[in-house]
Amino acid sequence: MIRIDSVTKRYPDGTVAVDRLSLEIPDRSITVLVGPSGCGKTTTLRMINRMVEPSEGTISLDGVDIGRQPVNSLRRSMGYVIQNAGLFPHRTIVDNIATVPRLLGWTKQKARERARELMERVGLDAALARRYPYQLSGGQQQRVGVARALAADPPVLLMDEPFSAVDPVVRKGLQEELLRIQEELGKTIVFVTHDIDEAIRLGTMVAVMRTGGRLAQFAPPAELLSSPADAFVEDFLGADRGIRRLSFFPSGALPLEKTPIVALDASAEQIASRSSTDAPYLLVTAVDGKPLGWSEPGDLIAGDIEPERLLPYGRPFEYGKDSLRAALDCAVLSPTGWAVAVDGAGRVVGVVSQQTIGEAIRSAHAAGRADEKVAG
Ligand SMILES: Nc1ncnc2c1ncn2[C@@H]1O[C@H](COP(=O)(O)OP(=O)(O)OP(=O)(O)O)[C@@H](O)[C@H]1O
Repeated sequence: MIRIDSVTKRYPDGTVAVDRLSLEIPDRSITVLVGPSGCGKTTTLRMINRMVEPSEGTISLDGVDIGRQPVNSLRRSMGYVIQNAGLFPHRTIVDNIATVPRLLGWTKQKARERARELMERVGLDAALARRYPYQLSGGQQQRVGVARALAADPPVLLMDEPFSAVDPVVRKGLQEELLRIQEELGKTIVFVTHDIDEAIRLGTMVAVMRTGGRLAQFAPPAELLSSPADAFVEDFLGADRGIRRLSFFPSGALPLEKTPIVALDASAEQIASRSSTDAPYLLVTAVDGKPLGWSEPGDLIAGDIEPERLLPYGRPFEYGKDSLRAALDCAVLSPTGWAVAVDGAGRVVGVVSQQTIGEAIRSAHAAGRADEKVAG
């Protein structure tokens, strides 16, 4: 665990970049420092690996004051990733990644083997190993930066706006990759960003800082969204807090209806029996169970259902895996107001109305079960 205890950083010109900051950064999870430009995020991060020394206060790692540890061994226990990756332009990708193992005295062959292993782990094609950084896209370079930071297998990873310079699609991919790596390797990650959505997506804990280097709130993302500490945090979180918080509730507790579903090859009796439900529409599925579209019951004739005449079913949500936010989005976008739930293979497992989703949202909020992070 990294413990920041009443730390202040005053630069020689008198600027107070960080002001009496205290934080307990939990082990094996992602802690995000977020806040407006100049609020002291980078300074805080750099104090953790002693690129910047605090003016007052202490930082300890597993109970030991880092000020008393040799800088070299401290930095070796902490990978560091920055914006634009900061790769060595004249070294190949594999040698960039192998840098720290080589410094640690590994043979060239062993260091390169490790580098190739890491390329795979961060989702880089092995064919890129002999290229130079300028021959890679921005997103690929960031992956190399992450691989290089992981090379000596440090328990801590410090990341300073690592994904800020890439477009939103690539960024989402990098974020997913980081969550996967974190799950697999269980590193303690301290991540700096000015983007609150990124903070909410990645953070186990989020520290919102305000100008002047003070802590505004330190909480899990779902709690930030439900109970911002003050007007500054509320303003920084931006619009749609309620909707965004739904991302933290799983959809698996939604009661699904199975009756208003008919297969393309349904008999007249099956259509008739499905039509006597409350649902004003029936969902037609292909024979393999994948959704085709909605129809009013009276328009369906056994043996003569034309898929192209059905109403679009929109974007289904994966039951249990996607969140209540995804389910609500499906229902809102559906021409019938009903959302389609599918399994991992895309087969329909049920349908659910906007009204039922609304009830589930109310009871989830009441129970406050927002502790588990879910996709979508
Ligand atoms: N070496 C320095 N000397 C003097 N002031 C500095 C120095 N480095 C940073 N500062 C000031 O300290 C404050 C905090 O800077 P810091 O880089 O930590 O903020 P930040 O939150 O990371 O900002 P950004 O999101 O813009 O990168 C700013 O006012 C900055 O101008």
